[in-house]
Order: sequence, then structure tokens, then C-alpha cells
Amino acid sequence: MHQRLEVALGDRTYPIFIGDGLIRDPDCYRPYLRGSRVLVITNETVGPLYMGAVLEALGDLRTETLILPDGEVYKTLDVVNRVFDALLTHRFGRDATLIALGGGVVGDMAGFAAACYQRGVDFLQVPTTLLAQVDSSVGGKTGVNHRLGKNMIGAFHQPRAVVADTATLATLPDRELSAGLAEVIKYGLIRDRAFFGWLEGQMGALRARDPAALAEAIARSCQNKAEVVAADEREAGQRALLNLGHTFGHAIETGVGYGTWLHGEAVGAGLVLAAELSHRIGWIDSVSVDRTARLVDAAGLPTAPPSDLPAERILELMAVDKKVLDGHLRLVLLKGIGDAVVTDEIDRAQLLALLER
Ligand SMILES: NC(=O)c1ccc[n+]([C@@H]2O[C@H](COP(=O)([O-])OP(=O)(O)OC[C@H]3O[C@@H](n4cnc5c(N)ncnc54)[C@H](O)[C@@H]3O)[C@@H](O)[C@H]2O)c1
Ligand SMILES: O=C(O)C(=O)C[C@@H](O)[C@H](O)[C@H](O)COP(=O)(O)O
Ligand SMILES: [Zn+2]
Repeated sequence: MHQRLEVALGDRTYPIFIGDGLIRDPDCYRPYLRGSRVLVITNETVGPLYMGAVLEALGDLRTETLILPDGEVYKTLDVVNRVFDALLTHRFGRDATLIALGGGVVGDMAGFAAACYQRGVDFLQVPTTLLAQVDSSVGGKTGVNHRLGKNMIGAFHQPRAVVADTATLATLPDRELSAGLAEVIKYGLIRDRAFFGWLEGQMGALRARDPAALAEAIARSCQNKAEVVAADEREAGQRALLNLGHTFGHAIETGVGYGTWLHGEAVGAGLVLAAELSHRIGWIDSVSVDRTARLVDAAGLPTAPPSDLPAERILELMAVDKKVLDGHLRLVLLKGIGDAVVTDEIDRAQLLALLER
């Protein structure tokens, strides 16, 4: 079954297409191209698998391709510069459309290149990981990492359309599927208690790649994300809730070295830390913490930070989080399952005690 959701942003709106085989469907691309010139950006793993299908769908358009190296460690300004090199070498103008074909790494970099090239050109997201289909392809956060912090350089730039072909998940390694499930669980925790309950019952089916379960998880995740982004495109308020687990998670990713822990793995541990901290300050009961830890574990994800990363180091890295305001750390914590809030009331001693447990 094919589904179409909308991300409504005031006078602008864009579709999220979800379904089996959509990567080959010209109707998912053609109406969203400004001109006839397209640059498809992918990486050395995804290119051989799916570039042919995208080129087939684009037909006789004037299309160029660019293959980037694969890995979180390549989500850098240097690599984005290769996109600018390609655009300029092929003399792309302002009517260019970039197509990001791959996971969140390709999507974040291609989107950032689109935000910057000639001060902004169009781009489409064609996400091929679960994580990208449920999260990174939607909402317009684009950017790259810095040695000192995750996603520290970037821009808000919305895609013109998102084409999530669920069939591409067939080739995704199990570890990457699990990583995507961390962001899926996140939506249940922050704003969708019923979805959280559904996930508790469906985790086995999701990990077994049951097509109906995956399609449902992707659609409900995208619906939740689209609603949050529509209400707060540039994270002036409630969009920060999408960062549940990420202050811990980003610190873990940076601390162990980009790509050592996958983003979703670090978020998985971060979700459990956020739940545990919420319990320690009396906001949620221990049953809710256990349910969170059990679901994260059932997804095949870590439930605690790496034992060789000192608590002091995690705290140091958390201090560069983008939610820091006036030097104060702000964290997303839980008032209940399905009910997240941002708070600045956690002090260093509480965090140290949590991380040293
Ligand atoms: N912009 C946002 O809102 C947002 C949201 C969440 C995460 N992110 C970012 O996304 C990144 C993580 O994305 P990710 O988890 O997709 O990782 P990724 O892009 O590194 O992809 C994971 C791996 O799977 C491979 N791959 C992709 N599709 C495949 C397929 N269909 N079959 C086989 N292999 C495939 C990739 O080549 C890569 O090796 C992080 O940098 C994170 O910060 C951004
Ligand atoms: O879309 C958002 O907003 C998110 O926070 C989604 C997160 O899953 C994602 O990892 C995002 O890139 C984190 O944002 P950042 O602003 O903390 O870098
Ligand atoms: Zn994330």
C-alpha cells in the first residue's frame, strides 16, 4: 500500500510518499523539479544498489551523479565541498535540484549543500535507511559534524518532497535497522503513548521486517514528526522535544568517535538515561523506566553508555549541546510515556550521579 502524508509549513507544504517500489515512480519526482537539471548524490554503498532505479525514474532529464564516501566520519564540510565542486563543474544554476539518495548522512549533507549552493536550491530526499525514512529526511534539519560536536554546522532547509521506498529496507543491515528503531521509540515516548504500546507488541515483527509493521511504524513516525515540524519549524519551542535522548546521545557519538556508535545506538542509550533521570527527579515511576529500557533492548540497542567513556567526559561534551541557553544545559525529560518536556532544572551533580551509576 502507498501512503502520502503532508508536512504543512504555513504557505508551503510538501509530501512524504511511503510505499513499496516508489523509488522507481516518476510521479514522485517530476512534479517537484524546478528545472530539468538534477544532481543525484549518494554514497559508495547505496549507489550500486539504487542509483539505477532513480535514474530510470528521472528518464530523459539532464542528470549528473555524485558518489560520496560512506560513513558518519565523512559527514564533514570537506565532503560537502565535493558537492559544490560537482555543481560548479557541471555548471548547475539556481534551477538545480539535488536528490539525496541514502541514509541520514547523505541526506544531511546533500540538504546542507542545497541550502548553501547559490544561497539555496531545491532538493528531494530519497531515504533508504529506516532512520532516514522515519526521521532525518523529514523536517529540514541539514548539516555536518565538527570535531568538537555533532551537527554543529548546518541550516534549516526543507526538501520539496520525501520519497520513502520501504522495499529499500530489504538490503539494510540488521544493526542499521535497530538504529532506526531508536528514533521510532522516541516518538512514542515524547508524544504518542498509544504508539509506544503498539511498539511493545510489534517489536518482534519490526525486527523480522514484517512489511505491514514497518510501513505502519514509518507512517506513524512521519506523522508525529510532520506535526511537530509544522508547529515549530525552526525549534523555537516544541521541536526541541525531538531531541529526547540526544543530549546524551550526541555526547556519546562524539566521545567514542563518529561512526563507532551509530547515531541510533547512542540515542537508544540516551532514551534510557533520560527516562532514568526523569524517575530520579520524581517525574515518572520505575515501571515507565523499565518499559523504556525493555523496549530499547528489544530493538537491539544499547541501554547504557559505553563503560569506557568517563562520566566527566560525557558531561563535558554535553555542554556544547545546541539547546544550551545562557550557559545552562536544557534537557528533554519525561513526565510520562508520551509526555516529554524541556527542563533546565537538572544540575551537574544529578547528571554525574546518573552517568556514574
Ligand atoms: N536531519 C535530521 O533531522 C536527522 C535526524 C536523525 C538523524 N540524523 C543524522 O542522520 C545520520 C544517521 O543516519 P543513518 O542512520 O541513516 O546512517 P547512514 O546514513 O550512515 O546510513 C547507515 C548505513 O547504511 C547504509 N545504507 C543506507 N541505505 C541502505 C540500504 N537500503 N541498504 C544497505 N545499506 C544501506 C549506508 O551506506 C550506511 O553505511 C546521523 O548523522 C544523524 O546525525 C539527522
Ligand atoms: O528534527 C529534529 O528536530 C531532531 O531533533 C531530530 C533528531 O533525531 C536528529 O538527530 C537531529 O539531527 C538532532 O538535531 P540537533 O539540532 O540536536 O543536531
Ligand atoms: Zn536523531
